Amino acid sequence: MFRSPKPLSLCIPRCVIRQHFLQICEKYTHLHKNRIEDDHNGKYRKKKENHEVFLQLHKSRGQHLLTNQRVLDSIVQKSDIRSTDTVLEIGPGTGNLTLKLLEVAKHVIAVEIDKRMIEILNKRVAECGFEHKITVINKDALKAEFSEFDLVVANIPYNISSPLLAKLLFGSSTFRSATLLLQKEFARRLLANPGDSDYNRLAVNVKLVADVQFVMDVSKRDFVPCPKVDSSVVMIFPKDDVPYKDLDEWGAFTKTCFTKKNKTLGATFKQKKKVMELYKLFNRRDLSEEEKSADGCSNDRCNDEDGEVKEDCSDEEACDQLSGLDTGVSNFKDKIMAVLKSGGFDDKRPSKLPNTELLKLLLLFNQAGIYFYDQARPADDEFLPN
Ligand SMILES: C[S@@+](CC[C@H](N)C(=O)[O-])C[C@H]1O[C@@H](n2cnc3c(N)ncnc32)[C@H](O)[C@@H]1O
Repeated sequence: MFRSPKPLSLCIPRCVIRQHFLQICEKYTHLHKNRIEDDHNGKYRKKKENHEVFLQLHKSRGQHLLTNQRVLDSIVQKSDIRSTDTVLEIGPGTGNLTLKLLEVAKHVIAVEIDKRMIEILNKRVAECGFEHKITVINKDALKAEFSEFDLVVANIPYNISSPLLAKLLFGSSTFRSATLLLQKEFARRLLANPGDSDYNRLAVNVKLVADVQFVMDVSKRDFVPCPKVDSSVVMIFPKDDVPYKDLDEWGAFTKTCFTKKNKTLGATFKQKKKVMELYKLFNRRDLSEEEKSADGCSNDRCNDEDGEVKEDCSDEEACDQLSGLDTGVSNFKDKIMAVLKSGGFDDKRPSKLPNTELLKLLLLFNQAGIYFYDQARPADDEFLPN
């Protein structure tokens, strides 16, 4: 018998829940011996003759299973899978999408963190006779090494969207495209263009290395259990030719620009703290003394006897005083402003600038010996913000 708990019954008709679990069970158990119940708190209970097995879906692991067959078919169809392709699927869960991928792909690599899911997945795959076409890896996808693959197709756990995207796009893998089911709001931010209210550093950083296309929206009612948010499918196509290769430098630059994305760049780069930060980096960089003095930016005040920049220079109050006294700092600030003016960027706002313009500005800075990435610090682990 079905007892639908309140939260579920609000969004999924009982028959959908029943249908989904019947689908799973049809594939790997003797349905006539089983009864399936859903319980409170997202617990799904499969009663066998003399014992019970619980499958509790963990929200913390993003365990929302996609059950709408039409949506699953569309995802597979839009992914443009060739019969020679190896497909990487992150988070196969109980295999709803996996089985469809196995029908069309040459091979599927499925990376799943939850052993219980893998148990069900393996049974369903075996039942369909696809064992020879799948490699199942029981690991955290963020830590697993991926062997070669042609495409990614996945309904991923939403809580790892950013780091997973970063791993796929900025790691060593090469692939044709990634078709991903994402939280709708995250997908919108990924797709945002200059001038859109949700245009942001995530979109800017991803668009440096890939093109992103909207595929379709998916209702929360198409999942079991029903999540709080709607979803969207996007396709991401890595670019063959990335226009700026130093990703750490690009990431540090866009972080500076988008901290206050609606401020003019002139205002952002006039901030004393920012000037001092860049000045320190400028001094640490491997510029010849002639180059520095030609710029009028040699710094006696901020450097100690060993030529190291004094730590207290990062303190805004100290920098206030310094900027009044130190011609090196003040010349450096003028140098920044001159770069901005030379490209007509001083009164522009990052929220309205496409990547081509941001890239132009970064190249102008670099040509002037101004860099953003501090090699002495660990790389920004939020290269793709949530
Ligand atoms: C949204 S569900 C998708 C399940 C299935 N693909 C579907 O569409 O029905 C996400 C799956 O990813 C798994 N998962 C969560 N975190 C993971 C991680 N870090 N690495 C690999 N799999 C993970 C969950 O256990 C769950 O099975």
